[in-house]
Amino acid sequence: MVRETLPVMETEWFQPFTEQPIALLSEEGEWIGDFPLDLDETLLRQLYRDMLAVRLMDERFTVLLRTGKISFTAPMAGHEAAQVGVAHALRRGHDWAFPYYRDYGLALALGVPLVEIFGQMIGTRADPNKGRQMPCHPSSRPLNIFAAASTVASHIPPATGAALSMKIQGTGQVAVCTFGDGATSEGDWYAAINFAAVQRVPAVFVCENNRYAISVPYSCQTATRTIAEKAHAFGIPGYHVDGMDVLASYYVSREAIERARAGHGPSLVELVVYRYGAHSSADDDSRYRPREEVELWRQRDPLVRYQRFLARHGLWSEEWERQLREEIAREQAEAIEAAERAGEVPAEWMFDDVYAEPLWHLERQRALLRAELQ
Ligand SMILES: Cc1ncc(C[n+]2csc(CCOP(=O)(O)OP(=O)(O)O)c2C)c(N)n1
Ligand SMILES: [Mg+2]
Repeated sequence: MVRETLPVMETEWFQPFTEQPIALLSEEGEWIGDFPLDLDETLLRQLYRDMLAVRLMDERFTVLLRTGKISFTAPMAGHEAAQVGVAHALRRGHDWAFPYYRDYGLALALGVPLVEIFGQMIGTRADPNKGRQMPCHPSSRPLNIFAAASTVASHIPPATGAALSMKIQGTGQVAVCTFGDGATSEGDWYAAINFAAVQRVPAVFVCENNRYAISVPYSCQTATRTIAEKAHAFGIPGYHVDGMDVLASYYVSREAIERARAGHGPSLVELVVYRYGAHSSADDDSRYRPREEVELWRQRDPLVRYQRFLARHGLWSEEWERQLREEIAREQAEAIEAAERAGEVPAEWMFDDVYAEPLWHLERQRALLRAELQ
């Protein structure tokens, strides 16, 4: 279940620019927030189900890769709490999401059908992108998910532009844009957030800070201690958040989104996470990350912490976990089958939708390709 309406905050609970990341759950899963937890049991459970589905989907992607069914994957394990928290904080199908290539967890929690996800990964007719994108590039027209691009930070100016349009037209929507720590060194990042701040547009900029941009560590990326403090330069709030804590990700994003919706302008939310896998299937992370570091972060697994929280509230049991795993595994297996059954994408689709009017040289190439493949 995803909430379609969210209450507008009457008070602001979170301080920007905190030294320590904002957390609402201790490592042992105790609620440590200083405000009342106002989520119902259905949503509390759904957050866990989505995180588990993302973790299992990540594993599936690896299996599909190893069996030669997909050509590429960008692992998301470790980012689940961040992506699922943000997805539930926005109004699905009303607000817009501007994701990047590591955000299939965000797409899943926003409700992109599994068959479309696997169709996009494999590149079959089940893919609304018609098989023309690299795997791991989510999008959805009905759910207002802007098509992810590989070019780091290139989707951030369009998010600001969309938010400006929302403001001018008074649509009551918010544009939520996610990206990695590496993206914060791009000129597009500064230009987009600066303009958003000047125009006070309804946008939220969310950094999934996993402390690496492929092999470039955080210390080589920026001299600031946090990403959040860069918001000072734009004159907007910057929240430093424990992104391994799904409730902190959810509540801080929700506040930032509702603040934007209420006309108070954009904010920057830094979700501190860790990617457990390599940067992508084309990367060997053992060449630049000590195994002990990965192990240390594995001790802080976002699913385990949240499971402890649910168990304390009588909302988790081993039996439920077993059922969930079975259900999710079955749903994903069926979706893969359906995506494959949809059939291969015809190669000549690559010429469609590029220009409004067909161009003579592309039509010639289409004919050549057709003849070649016959
Ligand atoms: C403009 C641009 N430069 C370089 C690349 C190559 N590249 C792809 S992903 C990536 C790292 C991005 O890291 P980050 O923003 O931290 O996101 P993460 O992958 O860690 O989630 C780079 C350098 C690119 N795709 N686009
Ligand atoms: Mg990164």
